[in-house]
Amino acid sequence: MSEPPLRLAAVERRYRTEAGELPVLRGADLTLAAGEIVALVAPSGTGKSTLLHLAGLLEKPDGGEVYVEGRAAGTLSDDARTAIRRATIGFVYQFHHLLPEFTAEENVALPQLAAGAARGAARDRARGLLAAFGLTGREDHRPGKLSGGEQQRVAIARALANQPRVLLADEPTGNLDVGTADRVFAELLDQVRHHGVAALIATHNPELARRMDRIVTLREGRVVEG
Ligand SMILES: Nc1ncnc2c1ncn2[C@@H]1O[C@H](COP(=O)(O)OP(=O)(O)OP(=O)(O)O)[C@@H](O)[C@H]1O
Repeated sequence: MSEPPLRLAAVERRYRTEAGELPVLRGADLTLAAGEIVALVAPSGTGKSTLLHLAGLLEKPDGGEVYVEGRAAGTLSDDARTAIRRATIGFVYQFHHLLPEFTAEENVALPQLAAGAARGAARDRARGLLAAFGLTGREDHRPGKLSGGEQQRVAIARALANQPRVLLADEPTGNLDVGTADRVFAELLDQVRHHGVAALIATHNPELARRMDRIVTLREGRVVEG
């Protein structure tokens, strides 16, 4: 059997604060199967962002291991981790973090160029993804000329640009009004399913969570079924 795209095994993370050590994750286990979409729903401050950062190889755990397609991230050099992150993982944040001086199309093309794609291929894929999010005709707009919902659609298209195996999203529609959030979220799920990407999506919205394959939560630093 092939390895799951993402597996967290007994992951620990503590922060050093003035009041002493704050243990946030205390042996968190989580496996994402290929194409599986998992909602992470937990109260504020329980470690959702921390878990996503560790899963995305943006931070290193204090204990345990993160496996990406079966490779133990802790055994890799920083360069190898970065290469795996770029090739395998897409991120969407609550705020779009698009580059303001680049157009929508360029924002989606840039990660592909950074990963070695040819210019024409990167442009074609960017245009295709933007079209899938209803943004045909907006390709040459800079983020400042797009609505909040459109900006977030571009950010999701960018996260899918390198054909990741895993999408990690932290409140991806948390900054949008309810109606827009609903539409953008539905498009996100459609595209994630269409591309067969496994996803871990943190949300405070139980209704959005119910549209995913499985719900997990964090309890005392561990992942439990929600
Ligand atoms: N760099 C850091 N240094 C110290 N403490 C931190 C750091 N990052 C996070 N924390 C603390 O760790 C805990 C978990 O934070 P985290 O951001 O992962 O929670 P969260 O569940 O994503 O919260 P929210 O839903 O409010 O975004 C919080 O108590 C937070 O204050």
